[in-house]
Amino acid sequence: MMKLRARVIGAVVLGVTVLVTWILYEELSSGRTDIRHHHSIEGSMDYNVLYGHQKLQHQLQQVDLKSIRDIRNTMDINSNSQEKDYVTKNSTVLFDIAVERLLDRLELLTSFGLSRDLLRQTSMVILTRQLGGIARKRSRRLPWPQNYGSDTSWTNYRKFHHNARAAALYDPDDPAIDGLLNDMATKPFKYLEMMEKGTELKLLIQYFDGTKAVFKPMRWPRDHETLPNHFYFNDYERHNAEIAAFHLDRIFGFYRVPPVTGRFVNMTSEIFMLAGKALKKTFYVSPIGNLCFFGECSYYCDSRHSFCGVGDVIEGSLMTWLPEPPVGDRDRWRSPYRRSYSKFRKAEWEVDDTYCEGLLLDDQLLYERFMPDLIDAHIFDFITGNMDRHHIEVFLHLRNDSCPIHMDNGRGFGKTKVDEFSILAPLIQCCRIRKSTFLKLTKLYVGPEPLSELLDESLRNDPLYPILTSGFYDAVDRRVLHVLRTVARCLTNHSIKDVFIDDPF
Ligand SMILES: Nc1ncnc2c1ncn2[C@@H]1O[C@H](COP(=O)(O)OP(=O)(O)OP(=O)(O)O)[C@@H](O)[C@H]1O
Ligand SMILES: [Mn+2]
Repeated sequence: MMKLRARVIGAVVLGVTVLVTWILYEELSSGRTDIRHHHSIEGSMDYNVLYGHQKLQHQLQQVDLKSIRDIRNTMDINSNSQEKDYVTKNSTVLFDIAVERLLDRLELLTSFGLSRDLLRQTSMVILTRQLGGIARKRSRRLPWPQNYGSDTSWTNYRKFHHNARAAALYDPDDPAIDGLLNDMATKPFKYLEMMEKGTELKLLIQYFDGTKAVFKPMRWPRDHETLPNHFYFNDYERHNAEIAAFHLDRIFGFYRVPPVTGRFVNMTSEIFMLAGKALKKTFYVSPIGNLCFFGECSYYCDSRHSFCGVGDVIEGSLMTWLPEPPVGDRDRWRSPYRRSYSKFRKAEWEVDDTYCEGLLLDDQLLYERFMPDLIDAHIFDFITGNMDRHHIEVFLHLRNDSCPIHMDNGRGFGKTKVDEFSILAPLIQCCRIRKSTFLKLTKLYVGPEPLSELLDESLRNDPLYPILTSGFYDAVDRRVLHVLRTVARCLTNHSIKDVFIDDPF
């Protein structure tokens, strides 16, 4: 009897939830609150409108957080998940009416080839091997000299370089990649030097077998969130963001982030002893007895920007070094969606909603995969929360076929509660998305495992696990849904043919 009553109450709650969601959705999709307007609105500096925009952000969050949660749990489909670990227990499966309608529509269109049932039954691993797999395997390698033949005695590092291809930095099933992660995490360092490039302290590490990696030491504890009044360009990098970004990229089947592992490093024996004179001089003991250093460079190297260990152990991320020039030469494109890097100036895309239309017409600027890659990059950055993608780097010798290489991910995972919609500007304004990317997002949406669970499973392999605080698990699932909602919104005034890019990747 009690059970029956609980069920009836459950059903009523579910009904009301769906109704409220639907009403809110109708509200939101009635042009007035179209998110596409918000860039020009912000540019006009009209505080009433600005306030309206904040309200919209707020409403969007409300819809996702309250009314659409957990439909599947309510329906008892996930009942065996209780036995699993903490993420599963805390994670919520999100559900959204606008997205459901879009998927209904696409499922009816047989030529699109979408089936939610099939997606559910296919694991993300299988799906990502299928989508774009042939194009990745067929794409070119770097122009290695003839005598640089592959050899089983090679180091994992050398294999990684040799096997890198235009359409993917590595093959997810290449055992050399896990080997390389393990090498970087465990083998002794031989040399190290300060890296000159960039605005954050980084060390270039060399191992005895010739492997090289970029070490970014930990600056913040995991639960330090970006300060709300800080501009994105004042934010510091996070070593754990570099690690999480590598795993996220691999789960998505992009393979555009060079392999990254975490490592506990002994500051005395593994950094100080190997450091040059100038770097050695910057080591000191803090008032609470921890060993610290601030590096040797012109403008950010002082004791206010120190890196301190716990005792003399510091955590950090190690990212595999890419092939050297001339074979590994890279081109650096200025991103058309780069930010202004000024408190006082807006970028063009922030004030002009038709910005993308101009871009798409400009065939001088673009080669075929440029826009789909840029939009993928921004979807990826939206999920991590990284606002700092100012350049797109590609291999010079693989130009026009080369995927972008996503090296600088340290400014992601700074805020658990804020979803930064401006990162999605290329998708919002261009209303285009690679079909494979859309299918992968849809897979994460229909489950059974949400992205948070796959991410947690993958991060468990890192020596520094836990890498992310639990707030980010909710955030990544919520952001997957936001991307799909944005696509659904695109479909209200663009055709299916225009929105989905059906390329081989
Ligand atoms: N793994 C790597 N292999 C080869 N080159 C690298 C690697 N990591 C970084 N670099 C080079 O160093 C540059 C700076 O690196 P990164 O962007 O991570 O540092 P940063 O201090 O955050 O820089 P910025 O302030 O410009 O964002 C990169 O653009 C790239 O050219
Ligand atoms: Mn950076």
